Amino acid sequence: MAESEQECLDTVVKSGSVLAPWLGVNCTLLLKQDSLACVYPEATAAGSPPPLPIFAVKLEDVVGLKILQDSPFSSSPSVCRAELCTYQKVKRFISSSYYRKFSTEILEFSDAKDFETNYKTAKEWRESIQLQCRKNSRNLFVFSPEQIDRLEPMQLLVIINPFSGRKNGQKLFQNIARPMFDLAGAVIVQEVITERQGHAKEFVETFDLTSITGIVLASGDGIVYEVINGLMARPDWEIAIKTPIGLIPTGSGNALVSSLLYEADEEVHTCAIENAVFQIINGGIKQHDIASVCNSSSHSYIGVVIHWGMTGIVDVESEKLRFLGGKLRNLIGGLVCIVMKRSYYGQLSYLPIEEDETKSPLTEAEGSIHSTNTLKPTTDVGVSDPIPEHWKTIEGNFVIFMALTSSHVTENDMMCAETKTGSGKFKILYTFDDVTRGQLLAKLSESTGAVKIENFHEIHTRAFRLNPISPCIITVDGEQIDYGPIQVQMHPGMMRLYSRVRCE
Ligand SMILES: Nc1ncnc2c1ncn2[C@@H]1O[C@H](COP(=O)(O)OP(=O)(O)OP(=O)(O)O)[C@@H](O)[C@H]1O
Repeated sequence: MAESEQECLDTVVKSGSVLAPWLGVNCTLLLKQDSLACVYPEATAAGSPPPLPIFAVKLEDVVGLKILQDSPFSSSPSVCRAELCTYQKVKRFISSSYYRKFSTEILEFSDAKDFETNYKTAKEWRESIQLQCRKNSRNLFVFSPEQIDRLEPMQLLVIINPFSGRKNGQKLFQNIARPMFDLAGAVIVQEVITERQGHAKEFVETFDLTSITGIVLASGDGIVYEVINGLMARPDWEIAIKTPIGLIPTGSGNALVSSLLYEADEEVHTCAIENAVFQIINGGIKQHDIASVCNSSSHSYIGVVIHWGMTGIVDVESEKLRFLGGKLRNLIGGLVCIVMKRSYYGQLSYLPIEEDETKSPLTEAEGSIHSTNTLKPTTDVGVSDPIPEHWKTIEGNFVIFMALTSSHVTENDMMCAETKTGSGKFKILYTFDDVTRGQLLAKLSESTGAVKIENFHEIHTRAFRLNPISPCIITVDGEQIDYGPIQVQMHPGMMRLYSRVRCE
């Protein structure tokens, strides 16, 4: 880091006196641009060497300052006690990996003789810390080109699917997520509990989006699909679809949020809910793609994955095993399908990516919020149009077909480690019937998403037609659609997601 940059980060934004009760000494609380430290007061005197902190935390790891109004354990009734809550990375003992751990530092504000003034000082500190965290998230984590003003506290619409996953989404949100949002100063403007399929879509179609800065979904991928389609169904879809969306994994698959956590180098399997909330309250905003899916009777938008063949069946049939939870449900469904190993005849025609890069109009920044294009995006080629000459076609007996927009298909299945959200293209992963059960099993049990397994083929594309000739289930973002040919096209960077992916 350049010296001037370091100096800038070292700039003190605010300082004040606090009592560190465990030491029983008055010390100085120093809020710097990227950290918060508590130091002995003599260490901050002019000419003294750099202060050795009693504690120091990076602001990127801070959740917030919790003020304990009753101060039951503080040394005097006038003292206002507060807890600085952090969620810091800790290295695992044996492996080289990290996990996050909550911890607190107790501080007492005691300069004034009355509790009210000390309470006011603590509140001012809480706001200064929150503001500096929000400023920092712009610099540390990705932001879309047209970023919203993150200096305002978050105003969130929260949609909870009580039916998702093990049907405990409401409890998980209230017990884990809500206290973190409160600590970070995020305001929950409205909380909606979905009552039926389609409710989330209908709700966001008419909700006043000007009253919020983002939408949080405590659900699986099905509600992500509903919300994307609800936003795109609005007359103001062009602005509506730019509303940042935060994802909390309370579903069974949780593919999109697992991909986001993985990209941000956060744990996917342990404390996924805490990590996902932390992405929202102390992260940035990144672009993600949506894609049009057209068949003979409908047009919808997706943001996660399309399945046909074996994985489509697992998606739908394992619904009956919902009581087992996501991991077991998908594992049993997958194993049954591997034993049966059915194949389905069909054709896949796609726009080769090298053609696309030179000719395609899709490279236009369709994601721009200031775009003057008021026509809703759809596929350039209709589902019953002839296949364009420069497209390629393959056909055969498919066992697996999946079109991915991100690395994971469920939280336990990372299909392609290098497939990133917002890449502007699909990764199509498929196998024909020459794939062996051993190879299918190897893919199912491979958790890094990086091992290349024979007979698994990959295509990168932004537009394709799937013509499934033998009948088999097709799912889009986990929802089954009418069987028949589908025409699919990517719309790069149209939606936005809260994320802690670091700035390059
Ligand atoms: N109150 C409700 N009762 C029944 N179904 C509901 C209710 N609210 C929403 N749904 C439907 O539940 C379905 C599944 O939702 P969701 O995707 O959130 O969970 P999941 O299937 O457990 O997770 P994933 O899609 O990640 O596997 C969606 O089709 C949604 O429309």
